[in-house]
Amino acid sequence: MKVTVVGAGNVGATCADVLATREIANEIVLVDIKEGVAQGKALDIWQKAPILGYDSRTVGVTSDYARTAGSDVVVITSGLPRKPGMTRDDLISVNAGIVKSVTEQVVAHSPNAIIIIVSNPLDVMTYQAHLTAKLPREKVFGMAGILDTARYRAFLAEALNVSPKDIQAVLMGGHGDTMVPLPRYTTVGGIPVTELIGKAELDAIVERTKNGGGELVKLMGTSAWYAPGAAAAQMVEAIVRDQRRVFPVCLELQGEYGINGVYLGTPVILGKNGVERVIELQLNDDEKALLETSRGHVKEVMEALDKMTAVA
Ligand SMILES: NC(=O)c1ccc[n+]([C@@H]2O[C@H](COP(=O)([O-])OP(=O)(O)OC[C@H]3O[C@@H](n4cnc5c(N)ncnc54)[C@H](O)[C@@H]3O)[C@@H](O)[C@H]2O)c1
Ligand SMILES: O=C(O)C[C@H](O)C(=O)O
Repeated sequence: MKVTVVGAGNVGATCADVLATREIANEIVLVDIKEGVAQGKALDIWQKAPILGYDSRTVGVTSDYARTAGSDVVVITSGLPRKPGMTRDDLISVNAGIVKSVTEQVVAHSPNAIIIIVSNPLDVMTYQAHLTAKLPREKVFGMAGILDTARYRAFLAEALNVSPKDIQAVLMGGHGDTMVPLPRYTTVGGIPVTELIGKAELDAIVERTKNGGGELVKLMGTSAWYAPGAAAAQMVEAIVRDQRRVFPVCLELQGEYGINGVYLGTPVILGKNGVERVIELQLNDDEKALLETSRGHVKEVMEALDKMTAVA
């Protein structure tokens, strides 16, 4: 299996490192527009192989897409991260152009690849890539839900003093303040979380999760990379190993939840064909209202992108 990761910055390099260390792909190509960055990081990851004992081969190139030809999966992380005081949506004008040009190159060289978008603002960059790639939604989708769910699970594990492995959860909606955590679907070793934690504490964890990206931006001056890189690698693993994992991913809703043509997170089954099935949850009225707010916000940013594209 061959996997390309575009953008060898914090998230892209971490993703490539997890893919190599866990031998998720035989060949990993890192691409970055900055001369030397992808080559250097790929070489460093390869030189770690004898120490940790893996044989996945990592190579780096500067926008030489011929080297990516025939990739089975491509992860797009290229683009600016936000700085303190910015929202993800502030990145739209610069990152839309980057995601568009990268997607064109990716599809030209790997027409059968499954494409995973990571660049922000995630839901609208997934829209941009899907428009550009002209592939079915099952093959072009975005990573955010695994990250947001991981944050929620980590906060809950800390509060309950249990292993994060035993917390199962799902989140929906856009990747931002309007994301829709679903405590009703959260369990701890099979036990509904509401039996183990009070409402006020759970509400505070939900709130912290919604602002989880911003919390890290404030601490570090740039956005997170360890969990995001690992989350993207976990999606790649589900595809290349045909694991049929159930994960929340961002894709174009086509009638699910009564929503059409808006890019939002929902649980899906991920396997060798990409999205094997979209799972439509039966939401209650409160959850539907939260999803509607999220839909409205993402739709607004999609329209902003449409306007920018029309002017350009
Ligand atoms: N979806 C998520 O949950 C999630 C999580 C974390 C970060 N992100 C987003 O991922 C993106 C990358 O974050 P980061 O922290 O790795 O940033 P970074 O600045 O460390 O890395 C981005 C890399 O992209 C490269 N790049 C820019 N234009 C390119 C092009 N045309 N072709 C190839 N490479 C190009 C840059 O040279 C840089 O090395 C940001 O937009 C960030 O907001 C999303
Ligand atoms: O917060 C960001 O800007 C990056 C990413 O979307 C995250 O949630 O960590």
